[in-house]
Amino acid sequence: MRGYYSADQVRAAEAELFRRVPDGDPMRRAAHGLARVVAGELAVRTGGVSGRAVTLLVGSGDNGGDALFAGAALRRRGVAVTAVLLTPGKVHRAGLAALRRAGGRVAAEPGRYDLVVDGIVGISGRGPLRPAAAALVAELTAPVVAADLPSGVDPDTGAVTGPHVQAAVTVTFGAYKPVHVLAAPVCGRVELVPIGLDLETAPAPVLASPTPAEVGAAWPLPGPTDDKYSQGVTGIVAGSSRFPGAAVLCTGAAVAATSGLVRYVGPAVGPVLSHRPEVVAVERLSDAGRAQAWVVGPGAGTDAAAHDRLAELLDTDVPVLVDADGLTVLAADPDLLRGRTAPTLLTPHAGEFVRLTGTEPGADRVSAVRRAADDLGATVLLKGRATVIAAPGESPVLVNEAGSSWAATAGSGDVLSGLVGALLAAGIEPPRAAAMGARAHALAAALAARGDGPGWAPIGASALLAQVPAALRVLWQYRQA
Ligand SMILES: NC(=O)C1=CN([C@@H]2O[C@H](COP(=O)(O)OP(=O)(O)OC[C@H]3O[C@@H](n4cnc5c(N)ncnc54)[C@H](O)[C@@H]3O)[C@@H](O)[C@H]2O)[C@@H](O)CC1
Ligand SMILES: [K+]
Repeated sequence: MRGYYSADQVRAAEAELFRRVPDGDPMRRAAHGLARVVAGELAVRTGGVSGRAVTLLVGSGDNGGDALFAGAALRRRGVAVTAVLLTPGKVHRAGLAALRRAGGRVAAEPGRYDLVVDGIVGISGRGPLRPAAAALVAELTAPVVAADLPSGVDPDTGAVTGPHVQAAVTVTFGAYKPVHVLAAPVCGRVELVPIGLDLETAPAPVLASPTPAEVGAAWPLPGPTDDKYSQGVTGIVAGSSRFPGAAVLCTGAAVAATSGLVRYVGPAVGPVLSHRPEVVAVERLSDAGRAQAWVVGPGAGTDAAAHDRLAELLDTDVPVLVDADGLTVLAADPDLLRGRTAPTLLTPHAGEFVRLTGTEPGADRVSAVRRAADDLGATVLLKGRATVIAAPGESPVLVNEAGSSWAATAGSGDVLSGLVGALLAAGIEPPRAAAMGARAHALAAALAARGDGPGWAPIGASALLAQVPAALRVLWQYRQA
């Protein structure tokens, strides 16, 4: 797992570090790491380092100190460095002295530059950029390397509520923080510079992502003694005469995800079988046979019959994933979850989340999902560029950053629920199944958009589904690596 640590957790780990190492040592390491990344960016982007120009945007705290010490290190490599002090009366003194000693200059305007270092605020930053910084940032004409995090973005929630820095690269010090995954598109490439923090003995991170290698290693593959039943039977209740496509996509994903058997229940038997003849498809739940997990809801309608089917399945002792129309039914009758002891996984998008909980996910999506999971007594997966997954009372919350937005297309959620449903049927716990499914889904979307040639093109959910095997092969390669 890659862990993401809150600002408070990082401060606590820093306090412990200060007791072990000489004064100023952590900042020196941070600044040297930052200077190394900036020099690398200069080399890649301009073909050299010496003779190039960098502007530092310097705020009032230690984040400004990082930028100033990094500026001094860059001066020693022949870079022309200009510092713009946003609060000249309050600046990291030792950092400013070091920059001056190295021949850096202080100016009111950025001047000429090839690259910008954002040292406005770090983990103590709150809210958007203030007007003076916002005006400067709006006029920038070169890429920005952010120290620790892009200023103006909330460190713990990744919320962007106003003017902020858009970074090409973010150099984080000591640990990844929630901003780096929740606002990944604003951070650009993220590089971690170790500063000696002891995270092994620190409390669990607030957020975590399974790595591709972990997803690959945990993905269920048929073993020497397996048969179609032993790998888990996935049951799918989806589709309607109006929305047969949801049934086709959801069952298709379950078939692609694992080698177990897939059962389908609903009115779209014909379309399902014409796309996936291997599915055992029936119209009525009473004819369906047993499954080790059920997916209920994609395109399945919200009428009384849909309610009764959901009620019957939630009354069983197998894991149930409720999605789409199933969530609308559940929102209208939350008592359906009462008394249930088997695992339940709810997979809302933002609108369904509002229906279920009565509140918007808001700027702090992680806290919102954690609350929803506790209140509903179910694992909740909130869809988005960063998919957030919380199980009741469990830490850390899991997150999957898709790395692209190609999956933002109609029917893509039906594919996700089929994938995750098959993992539940294989016996994987809901939060991990959700995170694994989200990772494979995002990868399949990117592979579909990439195609065989150069460039990218928009995709539909069918194209995403078609790339699920390729995505699983990529994850399998990580498992071997
Ligand atoms: N403590 C240490 O030893 C280390 C600290 N490091 C750096 O120190 C940073 C934290 O430094 P600080 O705690 O001094 O604080 P910051 O530099 O993050 O912020 C400075 C101050 O800016 C003000 N501020 C808050 N929001 C603002 C906004 N929206 N616009 C303008 N000003 C705002 C606040 O008064 C805040 O205290 C880390 O992010 C990291 O960059 C690194 O050098 C690693 C080692
Ligand atoms: K910053």
